[in-house]
Amino acid sequence: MPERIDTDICVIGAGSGGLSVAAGAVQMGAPTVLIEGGRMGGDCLNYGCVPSKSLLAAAHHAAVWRRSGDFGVRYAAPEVRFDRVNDHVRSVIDAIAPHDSQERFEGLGVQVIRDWARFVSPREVEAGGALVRARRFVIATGSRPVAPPIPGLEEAGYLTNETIFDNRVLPGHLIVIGGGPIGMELAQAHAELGARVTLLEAARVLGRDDPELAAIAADAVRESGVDIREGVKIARVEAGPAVVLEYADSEERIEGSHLLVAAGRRANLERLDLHKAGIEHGARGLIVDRGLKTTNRRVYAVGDAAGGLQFTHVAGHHAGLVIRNALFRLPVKDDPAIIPWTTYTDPELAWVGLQQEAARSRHGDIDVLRWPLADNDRARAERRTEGLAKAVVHKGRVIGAGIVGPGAGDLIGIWALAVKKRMKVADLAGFVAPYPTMGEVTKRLAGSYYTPKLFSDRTRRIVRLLARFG
Ligand SMILES: Cc1cc2nc3c(=O)[nH]c(=O)nc-3n(C[C@H](O)[C@H](O)[C@H](O)COP(=O)(O)OP(=O)(O)OC[C@H]3O[C@@H](n4cnc5c(N)ncnc54)[C@H](O)[C@@H]3O)c2cc1C
Ligand SMILES: NC(=O)c1ccc[n+]([C@@H]2O[C@H](COP(=O)([O-])OP(=O)(O)OC[C@H]3O[C@@H](n4cnc5c(N)ncnc54)[C@H](O)[C@@H]3O)[C@@H](O)[C@H]2O)c1
Repeated sequence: MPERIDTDICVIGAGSGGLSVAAGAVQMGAPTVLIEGGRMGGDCLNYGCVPSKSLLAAAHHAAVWRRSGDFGVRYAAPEVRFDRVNDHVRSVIDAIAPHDSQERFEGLGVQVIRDWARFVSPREVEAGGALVRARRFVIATGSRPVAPPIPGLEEAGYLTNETIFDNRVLPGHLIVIGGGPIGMELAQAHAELGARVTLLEAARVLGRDDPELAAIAADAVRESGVDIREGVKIARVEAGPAVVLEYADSEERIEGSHLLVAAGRRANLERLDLHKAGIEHGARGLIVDRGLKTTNRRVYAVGDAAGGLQFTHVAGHHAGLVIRNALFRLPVKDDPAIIPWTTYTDPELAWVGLQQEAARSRHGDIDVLRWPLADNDRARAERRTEGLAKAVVHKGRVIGAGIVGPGAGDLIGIWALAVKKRMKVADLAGFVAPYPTMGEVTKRLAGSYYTPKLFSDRTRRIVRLLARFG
C-alpha cells in the first residue's frame, strides 16, 4: 500500500515556477508537497539562464580586447582556458543551488518527494511510493528542447542546452541550428571565446523581436564572428557532424566539430498521465484560462508548461497569481502583454508590450518613437552608439517599447512599469534622469513625442505674445 499524504497544495516540478509556489504557499501557512523527478532548480539553474548568462559573462570578458584599442588601451588577444570557463559556470550554479535545494525547502516546511509524478485520478498524484491527495495541484513541469525532423540528425548526435554546458573543451567549429534566444546567446558566447561558429536559421534570427532592433543585435553577433545564415533549409545531417544545406542550385556542406540544436521547445507533460485527471493540452502546452486553471478546476499550470511565454520571470509571476487565487481566493488574470523579455547578447535586446505591426492592426492610429543611442552622451563616451530605443504609443499612452543596447534588460524595467500601469508618455518624459547615463534614453525617447508640438510655429507665436506683456 502506498503511503497516503493529504495536503493543501501539491506542486509538481521544482524549477523557477514550482519553487516559487512552494516557498510562497508554505510560508503563508499552507501545508505543501513538492515533487521533483530531476534536479532541484529545474532548467533555469541547471541548463538554462544561469549557465548561459555565466558563459556569456566569461565570453564578454574575452571580447573586451576587440574594442579596447579605440580607447587607447591595448590588450593582446586573450588566452581562453575553456576548462576554467566551465569551472566558472559550474561555480555560479553551485553558489545558487543551495537556494533551490531540497534541504532549504524542507527547512521551510515543504514535504519534498524526489520522483516523477503522475496523476492517478482528478485529485490524486502518485510519486515516490506515495499517493498525494491535495486541495489544489500546480503543474510546473517546464519544457525541454525538441529537435526538428532533419534526416540523419538523430544518428549523427547533437548537443542541446542540457548537454552543452558539460563541454570542457572549446568546440573547434560549433554549428548551431536555430536563431532564437538560445541559439543567438550561445553562438555569440562561443564565438567570443574563440570558437568558429556557424548559425543556421530557417527563417529570421530573433524572429519574435521587433525586426529593426533585432537586426542591430544580429549585426553585433555577426561582428563577434558568428557566420549567420538565414532562410536556410537543412537537407540532412551526416555524422561528423556535417550539415548539408539545400539551395536551389547547390548542396553546400558545412562541417563542424560540434552541433547544437536550439530550434524550439516542448512542454514536459508526457509522464503526468493527464487524461486520468481530465486535463487537456495543445501543441504548445497545457490549456489554461486567464486564471491559469487547467481543464481540471483543482489544477493550475505555471511557467513553461502553461503554454505561453517561456521565461523565468513569467514562471515567478505565474506563481504569485496562483498563490493569490489558491490561498486567498482572490480573482487573478494573467496578462502576457505586460511581460518584458531580454536576450542577453552584447548588445542586449529587450522588449515589452505590443510590437509595432500588432499595435497598428489592433489600434490603427499609433505613433512610433525612436531614439538612437548615438544621441546619448554616455553611449558616446563608452563608444557604444550602435543601439536604438523605440516606443509604440496609442492616444498618448505607452503600449510597447524596446531597446537594443548595453544594459537594455535593465533599461526596459521602467517601460514595463509604463505598459503595466498604462502610463502616459508625459510621465516618462517628465522625470529627471542623471547625466550622463544610458537611462536618459528613456526620457529623450518619451520627450520626442512632444518635440514637434514643443518647437512648432504655434509655440513660437505664444512665446512672442507672452513676451509683449513684459
Ligand atoms: C539555455 C536557456 C537559457 C535561458 N535563459 C533565460 C533567461 O536568461 N531569462 C529567462 O527569463 N528565461 C530564460 N530561459 C527560460 C527559463 O529557463 C524557463 O522559462 C524557466 O526555467 C521555466 O521555469 P519552469 O518552472 O516552468 O520549468 P523548469 O525550470 O524547467 O522546471 C521544471 C521542473 O519540473 C520537473 N519535472 C518535469 N516533469 C515532472 C514530473 N512529471 N514529475 C516531477 N517533476 C517533473 C523537471 O525535472 C524540472 O526540474 C532560458 C532557457 C534556456 C534553455
Ligand atoms: N534571454 C532569455 O530570456 C532566454 C534565453 C534563452 C531561451 N529563452 C526561452 O526559451 C525559449 C526557447 O528558445 P529557443 O531559442 O530554443 O526557441 P525559439 O522557438 O525561440 O527559436 C527557435 C528558432 O529555431 C528555428 N528553427 C526551427 N527549426 C529549424 C530548422 N530545421 N532549421 C533552422 N532553424 C530552425 C526557428 O525558426 C526559430 O527561429 C525562448 O523562446 C525563450 O522563451 C529565453
